[in-house]
Amino acid sequence: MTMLDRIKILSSKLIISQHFFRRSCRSQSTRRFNNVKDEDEEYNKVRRKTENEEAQIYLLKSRGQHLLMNPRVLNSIVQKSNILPTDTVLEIGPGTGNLTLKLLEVAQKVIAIELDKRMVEILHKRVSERGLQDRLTVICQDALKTEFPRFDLMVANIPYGISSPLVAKLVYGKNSYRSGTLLLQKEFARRLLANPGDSEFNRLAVNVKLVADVEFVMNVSKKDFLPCPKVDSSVVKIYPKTEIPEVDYEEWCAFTRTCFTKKNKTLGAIFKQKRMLMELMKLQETKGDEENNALYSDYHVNDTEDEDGLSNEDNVNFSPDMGKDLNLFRDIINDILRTTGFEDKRPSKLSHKELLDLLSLFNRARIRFHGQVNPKDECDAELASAFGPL
Ligand SMILES: C[S@@+](CC[C@H](N)C(=O)[O-])C[C@H]1O[C@@H](n2cnc3c(N)ncnc32)[C@H](O)[C@@H]1O
Repeated sequence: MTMLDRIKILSSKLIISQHFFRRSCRSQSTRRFNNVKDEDEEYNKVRRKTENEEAQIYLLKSRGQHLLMNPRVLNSIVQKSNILPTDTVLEIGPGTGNLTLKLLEVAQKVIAIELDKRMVEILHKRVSERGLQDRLTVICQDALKTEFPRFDLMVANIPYGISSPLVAKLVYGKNSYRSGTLLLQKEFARRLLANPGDSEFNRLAVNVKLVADVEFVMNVSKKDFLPCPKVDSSVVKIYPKTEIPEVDYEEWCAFTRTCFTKKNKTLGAIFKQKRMLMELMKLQETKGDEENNALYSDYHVNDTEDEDGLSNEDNVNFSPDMGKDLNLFRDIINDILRTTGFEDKRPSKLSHKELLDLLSLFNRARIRFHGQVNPKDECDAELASAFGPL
């Protein structure tokens, strides 16, 4: 064995032992933080050092408090966000400020919305120590219940529990914005990135991509967070579309909710489900305008027709009169689907254009879709709630 070979073997042993040393350190710290049950009140106790102080705080799983620790990842997020020196950046959930401090290095102003007062205290302290306090505004509130201020970019490592409504609030909100760079749970990011025809194409993607483009930026390992979460993450970038179709967003979300209840079934089968048809029919009645009276007049149906055409998966009971109306309603919908070639198509394979065409065909037959918006929700959260659980 030559001297060179010996050196090679020795150095590879060194690398392996370093690797195991690091892994064992990591798994010790991970064990320290994962060794608790998932209950909200249980917490992980984290001692984290800032430059001048040792802050001791309890990180709450219920608030998604997983701090991003890896400076390389933090720098990449900032760099990929393409922040201009004149930009106001909106950060959701700044936590103790790991990302905020990096954002303040490049942006003119950072507005951070953080729910947890303890985090806000630490954040203020760290930012003041660097003399950057004049460029930071902190809003200590729930980001879903707060009206967003004007901003150019959103950059955030968000609590994963509010991903859906937050993305909805960004893309359907009143604010115009240049882009949103968000660190999300990897699974969620994949669903957001899915396209028609992909097995993962879903209501989240169809709703977001009506008004925005979504781009994959990078994956982030769970080991880069403290405490280490159970899932990996991905960064995505969201851009508002320059041309947005003219559609009532609330109706669009309600329509896609109906179509994507069983996204791999054909539309013919979806619009045969008795419960769904009944709810949709009731919705037309409660609208109670003259338009809806015309709904039935354009169509002639056989009153004696039975219910065989309906799939009664939910075992719904209804009176003979309701049954008659329901048959009529189903026939109108079936006619639309059959004559336009949509009957055998599956929602998960339809483009936005096709879905918009189908909605306008329904609307032309005076069939409208509307979400049930919780009146308790703030005005801004209406669209978020119209998205429903995604
Ligand atoms: C995943 S941590 C991110 C912390 C920090 N940005 C980082 O990268 O280290 C999420 C933060 O969002 C905060 N948070 C949770 N729910 C929130 C809400 N509804 N509105 C605003 N902030 C929230 C948590 O308190 C926590 O500080």
